[in-house]
Amino acid sequence: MESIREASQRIAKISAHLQPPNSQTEESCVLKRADCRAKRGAPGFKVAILGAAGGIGQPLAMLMKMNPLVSVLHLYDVVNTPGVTADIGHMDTGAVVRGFLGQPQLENALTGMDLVIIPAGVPRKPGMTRDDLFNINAGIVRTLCEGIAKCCRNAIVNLISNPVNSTVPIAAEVFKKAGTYDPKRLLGVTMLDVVRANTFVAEVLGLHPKEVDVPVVGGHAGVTILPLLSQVKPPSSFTPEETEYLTKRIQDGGTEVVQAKAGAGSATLSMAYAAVKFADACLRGLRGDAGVVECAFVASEVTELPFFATKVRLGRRGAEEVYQLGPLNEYERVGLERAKKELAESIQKGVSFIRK
Ligand SMILES: NC(=O)C1=CN([C@@H]2O[C@H](COP(=O)(O)OP(=O)(O)OC[C@H]3O[C@@H](n4cnc5c(N)ncnc54)[C@H](O)[C@@H]3O)[C@@H](O)[C@H]2O)C=CC1
Ligand SMILES: O=C([O-])CC(=O)C(=O)O
Repeated sequence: MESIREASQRIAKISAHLQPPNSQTEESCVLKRADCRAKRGAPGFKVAILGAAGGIGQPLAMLMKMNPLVSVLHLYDVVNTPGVTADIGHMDTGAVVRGFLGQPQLENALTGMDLVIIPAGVPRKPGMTRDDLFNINAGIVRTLCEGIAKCCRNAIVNLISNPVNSTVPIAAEVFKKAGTYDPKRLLGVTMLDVVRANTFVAEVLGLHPKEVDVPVVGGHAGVTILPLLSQVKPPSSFTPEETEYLTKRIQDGGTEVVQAKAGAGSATLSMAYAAVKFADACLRGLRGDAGVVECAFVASEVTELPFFATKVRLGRRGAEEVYQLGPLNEYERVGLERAKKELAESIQKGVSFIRK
């Protein structure tokens, strides 16, 4: 029988040859991952996060690693993915995690993906609008979407990078240019507005946020964020003061966090939570679950604008049905006109960035 000493020498020998399981180190392993007796081909979806080492990317990667619908998780960024990948890769949940660093590895990160989540780009500092991020983030989103068009044209894309009201039209134009555009598969993530609206409305009504459903339509910046308090579930009435307070607080939720962080970025943890809630809904839709409905900023015919956020039904092909606004009260009708004016400019700015 093997003595304890012999056993520990044997284990030390194996450990010395085992490297962290990421794509940068596998070549140098003596015991390659291919030689391990790991279970292969687990059912589930392949998900890539672009911008995975950032403030949103890291907690988002952690939460996606915990999602049982995910079998493979690719983490791409221009910095720090080896560390994030090694760290998250040790979690004893099902998804296999692989890291990809820098532009030369973008194509490998994207090949074969079912869902691509994009939180890459710079965040706001106090005093900035989301539109102030356009100059840097527009180019980042363009490059990443060119990669998607080339390597995983059928993937569902969840776009988080701001300004969402312009980055979604940018992505659409990139895909059109590449001949791969499917409007159903491109979704701007406005879930954080819904998460905030549910929280703040629940506070006012004295309910648990899980019991509350607030549709938030329009876009994802200031007055373009339009909560429809007249359609809150459970049916509720609000005084004019409550309506004004809730609408403003939901519209300014992002700025509230930017100011509280005082130069250290914008919402990351609540955004990662919201992104996972939305990604999970997309994956349930892909799986064929019935009745998966969430708000998102998508190609739309609900208004005269080419993109608009409303409730959408998520299915195997993405946003399979885009729901109408439903009846609005006078306060919401005025808000809608203001939202559409700003949205039209932001959409046009995104379109012109690619067409110019
Ligand atoms: N849609 C929404 O509701 C929200 C959107 N955001 C937006 O999400 C974006 C990211 O925010 P944070 O994670 O806080 O920023 P961050 O600066 O902490 O992280 C961004 C990450 O993107 C990476 N990155 C930069 N260029 C890249 C490229 N070409 N390819 C891949 N990765 C690249 C950076 O290296 C960094 O790790 C910002 O634009 C922010 O405004 C933030 C909160 C809510
Ligand atoms: O406010 C920002 O810059 C980030 C964001 O989009 C949000 O928190 O809603």
